[in-house]
Amino acid sequence: NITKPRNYPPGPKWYPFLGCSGVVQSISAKHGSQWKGLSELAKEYSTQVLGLKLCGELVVVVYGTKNIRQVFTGKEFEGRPNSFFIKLRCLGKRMGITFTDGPLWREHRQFTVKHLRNIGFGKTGMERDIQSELSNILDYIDKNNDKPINPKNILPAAVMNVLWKYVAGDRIKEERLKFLLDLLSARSKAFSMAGGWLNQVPWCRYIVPELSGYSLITKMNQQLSEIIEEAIRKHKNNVSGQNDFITSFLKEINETNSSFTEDQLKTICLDLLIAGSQTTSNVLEFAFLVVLRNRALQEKLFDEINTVLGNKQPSWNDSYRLVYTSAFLLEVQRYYTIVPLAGPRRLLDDAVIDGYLIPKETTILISVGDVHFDPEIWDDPHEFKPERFIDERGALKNSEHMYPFGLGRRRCPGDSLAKSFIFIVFVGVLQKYRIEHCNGVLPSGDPIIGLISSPRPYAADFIPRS
Ligand code: HEM
Repeated sequence: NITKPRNYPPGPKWYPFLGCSGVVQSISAKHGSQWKGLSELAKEYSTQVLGLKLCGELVVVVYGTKNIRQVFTGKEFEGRPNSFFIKLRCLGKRMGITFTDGPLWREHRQFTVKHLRNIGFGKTGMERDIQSELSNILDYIDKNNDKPINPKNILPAAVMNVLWKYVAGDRIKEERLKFLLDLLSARSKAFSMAGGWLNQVPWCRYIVPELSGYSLITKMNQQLSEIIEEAIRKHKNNVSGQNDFITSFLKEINETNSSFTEDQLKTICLDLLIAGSQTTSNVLEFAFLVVLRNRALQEKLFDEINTVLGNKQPSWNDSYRLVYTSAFLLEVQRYYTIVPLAGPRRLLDDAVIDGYLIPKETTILISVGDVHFDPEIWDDPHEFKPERFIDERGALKNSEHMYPFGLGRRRCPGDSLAKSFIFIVFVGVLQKYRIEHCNGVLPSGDPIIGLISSPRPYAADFIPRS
């Protein structure tokens, strides 16, 4: 059907079968990412609500503070799509937290958040775990700083260690950890390449299973599952940690609550590992990249850290005293928005956005990235300026227009871990090392934007401060 629904938001013309997928694909390729491509289309149609049809699926992208707040907080926007792509993401079934909705999502999100908190998530215990990872990172740098270090070799593993501790209690073995990280990274690459195609033309997996990335993704899903299954098995045989999420969940299964199953447990564990690891480490990689590219900025941060903390190990409480450093980290999260297109959401009822009618079941994407660069909100949005987060009295000023973790009932449940981790590790490394570019080559500051935003791979020299 190529006729648009009545009063549907503006957007490109639709063609049989493809809708406007062709236009979206070519403009995304031209601008380097789907987020940028869609934002150019919205400009072309002078609209804050962009109406699309991608193959069979109605897709609407919302822009501007008013519209994104409406979608983030409205109950009718709380659904998640149920497409082929998403089923693949959930190991073939619709489970877990990230890609479910309705009563199952509500019950399990609540359970997860509550039990993570009970075992110390967001509390001082978590801070100690992060500080212990910081010590490991500093040890690694100390042993390896005779040559350039790629932050990718340290940061994702450190985040994963903390996440794994919450999920499974014990420390994950070195080779296991490396395998898990390689798998996650290869998997997200396969998704960026194949995800769009597989979703729009799911039957293509029968014709070109290798090319479409389908067989690669299913194989990796299998391997990921096995790692978690092994941890669950150990818990059942009582040879693993007792104060962790798997233990709480297994207890719930035994108390015969029907929606608590082992498959659901496995998927929630994957949700936490997938949603938490690359996002958090990418923010840190960007933060180190910015100071590597700007020596004066790095010295200013070091001066503050050195004056306020001296040699004391950082903790989250210090963020209130390290005003410039905290402002800097907020600016990193604005300037390099890790999730520039939040969602996807599935509309649970007909809705009106900015005067346009959006039919039930439409997929909605939320352009956080554009709000973070809106010239009506930010002075010189394309300049990197930590000062924008400091008020006239020199206090930290958090903007109501920052949405790095979303908003509303689907807001990121991992934000407290992410924020503490980013702060403690960034401050702890800068306190001890000067970060310099190596061989006279300044790495690029341009991000690669797939499903999430990442820096181009770089290595740096870490020179001890004392
Ligand atoms: C800097 C790091 C992070 C960023 C930028 C980030 C960003 C986000 C955003 C924007 C959403 C909302 C999506 C929406 O509105 O539809 C989200 C959801 C989610 N995040 Fe995070 N996140 C980060 C770290 C973490 C961590 C450390 C964890 C795990 C402990 C985590 C677990 C999740 C989960 C499970 C959801 C899905 C929630 C739901 O659908 O109800 N995230 N994240």
